[in-house]
Amino acid sequence: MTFIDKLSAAWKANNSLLCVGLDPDIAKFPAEWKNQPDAILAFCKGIIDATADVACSFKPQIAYFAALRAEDQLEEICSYIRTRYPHIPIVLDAKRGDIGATAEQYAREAFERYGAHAVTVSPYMGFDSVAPYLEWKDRGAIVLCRTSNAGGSDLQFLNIDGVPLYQHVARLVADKWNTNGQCGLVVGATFPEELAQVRSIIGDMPLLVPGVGAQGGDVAATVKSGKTADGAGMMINSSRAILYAKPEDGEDYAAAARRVALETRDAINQYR
Ligand SMILES: O=C(O)c1cc(=O)[nH]c(=O)n1[C@@H]1O[C@H](COP(=O)(O)O)[C@@H](O)[C@H]1O
Repeated sequence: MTFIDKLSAAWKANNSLLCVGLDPDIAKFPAEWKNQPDAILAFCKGIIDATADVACSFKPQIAYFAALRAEDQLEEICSYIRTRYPHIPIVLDAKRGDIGATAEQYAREAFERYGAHAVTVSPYMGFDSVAPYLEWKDRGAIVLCRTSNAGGSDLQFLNIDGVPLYQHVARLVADKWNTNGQCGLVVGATFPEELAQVRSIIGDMPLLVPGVGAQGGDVAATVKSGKTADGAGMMINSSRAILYAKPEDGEDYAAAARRVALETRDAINQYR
């Protein structure tokens, strides 16, 4: 099954466009986890079990693991998702962007070592730097387009021939790079107008849309701007707002995460 097929099935099975971001920051873990070996693994498993029926994808951010030499725990987490929740795609957020020969190794790392179904990549070294990911025909390459951060404007809004750079990226990926239907784009929920522009350029290509929750993106505007005609087409990511949700009424961290994930999924569904 290809990444896109798996994602389409997960949108339907869980009636969800919510991508649960796995950005495990030990400093924010509940106190009892702090000195526990493999705390990252245990914490993430708790989140995964609590949200797997309300998510359309999981997005581990590799830096949170690599910084603590916890790549082995990331491997186990990916394996855990593939085994327990085989219908939920894993998007490895690595934002890779090196040249071809090096990109081949990054592709192996994402797809072989971690068994991810898709990986985030930067377009700025051009097609030959993205092509190695596309060699993995059943996997996805999600290309940065209009990122959620304010500084994304420094380059992505540069005007080239009357069109902002991010729109050139959207057109290039849709018209030239996506020959096997395995690409997606990243557009931040913090920029709904740009999200609508991108959707009008790319047809039904899937979008990874981070920026709701902790970054304050507007759910209604995001869904209305980015959805496809059938009310899908997006993985709307929230990480910190779910992972570190404040427990209420005796909840543990996983129950709190589930409550916020459900609320977010349902808020998104109101506007599909
Ligand atoms: O590619 C990404 O996932 C990404 C792109 C982008 O434009 N903005 C963005 O925030 N992200 C990632 O999405 C997650 C957002 O986390 P929260 O702000 O905690 O919801 C982080 O893992 C970011 O690295």
